Amino acid sequence: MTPLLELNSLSCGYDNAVIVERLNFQLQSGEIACLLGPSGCGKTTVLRAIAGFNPVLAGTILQNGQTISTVGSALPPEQRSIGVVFQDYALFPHLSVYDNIAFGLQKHSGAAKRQAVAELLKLVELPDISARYPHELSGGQQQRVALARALAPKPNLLLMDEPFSNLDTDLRRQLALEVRAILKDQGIASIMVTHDQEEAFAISDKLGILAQGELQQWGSPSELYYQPVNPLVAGFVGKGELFDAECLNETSVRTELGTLEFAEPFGAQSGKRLSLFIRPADIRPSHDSGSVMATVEQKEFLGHSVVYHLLLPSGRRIESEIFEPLMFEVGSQVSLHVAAHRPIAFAR
Ligand SMILES: Nc1ncnc2c1ncn2[C@@H]1O[C@H](COP(=O)(O)OP(=O)(O)OP(=O)(O)O)[C@@H](O)[C@H]1O
Repeated sequence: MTPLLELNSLSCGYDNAVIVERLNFQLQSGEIACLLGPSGCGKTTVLRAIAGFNPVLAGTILQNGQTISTVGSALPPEQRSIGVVFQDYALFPHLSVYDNIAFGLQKHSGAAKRQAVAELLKLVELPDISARYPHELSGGQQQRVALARALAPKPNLLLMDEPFSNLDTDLRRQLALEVRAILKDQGIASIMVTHDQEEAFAISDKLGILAQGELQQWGSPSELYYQPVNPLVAGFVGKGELFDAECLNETSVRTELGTLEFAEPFGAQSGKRLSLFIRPADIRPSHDSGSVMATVEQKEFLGHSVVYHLLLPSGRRIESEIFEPLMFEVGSQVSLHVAAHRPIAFAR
């Protein structure tokens, strides 16, 4: 199937300053993707290149198999069937909600335009506010209007740059799920830029980790979580720490956490040195005998979980997060069990 969007060895940036290089990914029709990465890594720059606002410095962008950007030639943004929602909503302050949304419906006649705006307002669950102005709306309402305006011309692809970053945590989670439902309902593909890993996991079919000027990995959220290609990706999609490990056989290793046995083999020979990435949720304190003893230095009760700050015999401090009301006192000795079924191991 021809992808809706295809980036081939794309380099993009500003005035010949290359910000992102050798970018390759494909997006199928109706798929929702997120670009996640540290501040300044070039996420917005990539969106702007896809939208046609920035030139490409090498490589190509194809939409439905047609080249829309290559070095020295680019289809104008308005001919791309790509909608854009920016972080600051960018609503026109002097236009009502109705006129903001109708702005994207220049080709519609009066009655068709009124009907389309009404349908869009219903879609974003704001049926009664068409006469209001942007300053009379909450942040969440403004964001819904911005979404309705971007959806009005029925784009094939919607680009969203940190669309929920001005909203509080509960609202952004709720709106992210609503937006996902709307995009799926309308069959519109999307690429969203975010800093927020949980939001990216909640909304996306595909996730790309952009860092150090390159796309580190592109795949489903679970692929990135369970099979990260490098420690950078592993650290971006969830908390965790690297531990030096020496393979004792196919399934066991020696580490600062003691000798660990895993259910699945590492594919590495005895004596081989690896880095293991272990998440706090995979380290479980108990009173039974475990792989190593540790001292509880602090505990944080977070409601749904408890995070223990533990001191290992090696002097290293680590965290363990458990989701049951198991209580260990600060200052007590606990033994640790590492429970990762499938180890995340990197060659050293
Ligand atoms: N108009 C511009 N001209 C030159 N350099 C720019 C311009 N806009 C951004 N940059 C630079 O490009 C790099 C990437 O910026 P970009 O906004 O794409 O990052 P980002 O990953 O979206 O960051 P954030 O998460 O903080 O929004 C930064 O070093 C930035 O300073």
